[in-house]
Amino acid sequence: MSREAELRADLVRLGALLYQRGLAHGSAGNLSVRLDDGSLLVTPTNSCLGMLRPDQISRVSPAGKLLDGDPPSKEAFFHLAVYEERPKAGAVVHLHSTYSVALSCLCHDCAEDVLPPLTAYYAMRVGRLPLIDYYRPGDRALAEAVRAQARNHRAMLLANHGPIVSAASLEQAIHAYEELEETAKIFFILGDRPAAPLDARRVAELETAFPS
Ligand SMILES: O=C(CO)COP(=O)(O)O
Ligand SMILES: [Zn+2]
Repeated sequence: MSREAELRADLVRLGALLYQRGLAHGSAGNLSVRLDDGSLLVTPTNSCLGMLRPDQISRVSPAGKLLDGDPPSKEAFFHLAVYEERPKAGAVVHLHSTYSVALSCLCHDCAEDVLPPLTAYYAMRVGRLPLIDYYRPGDRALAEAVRAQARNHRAMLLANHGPIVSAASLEQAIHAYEELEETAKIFFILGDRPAAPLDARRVAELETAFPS
């Protein structure tokens, strides 16, 4: 099987897994992977991640032009912006999972980082989580706002919308996404009780022991 055929199969298999686990619903969310020639495989617009077909998946050029497959996600431009800013990124995951979206609807005092490092795995897989102002889905201005944060962050949260997470591979991006969703859930379970997130020294120790 070619590398591209393998990646198409991964998008179908892992999209179905996200849907079955309740992390994706309806036709919300989109996934992409970067091919060796710089083009992207991205899920088609208005598609259900639980019911993708390999031949339907869109392939777009680095400039965002459809090369083959169905019309791409309306968010293909923010996927492209993440890849442009993060040369080591091989996959981008954007979903509307419940706890992360709930977090994106709260008022936040400091938009630079909206979820504390409650656990080591959150700090290792996600790190800081900046909040990006609300934009209409598909707005090209959203892609530029994403670009500005992607330079220094592998994950970010779109206000009143949901997270974007990138990593070297699709599996790694999904692992990081799940860590974010579970940590958001823990954040709401803790509620108003005083929590003790990891301090800066412990986070720095993790960054040294497990560089991303
Ligand atoms: O999550 C989405 C918009 O933000 C879904 O859009 P698409 O169906 O165009 O991928
Ligand atoms: Zn979305």
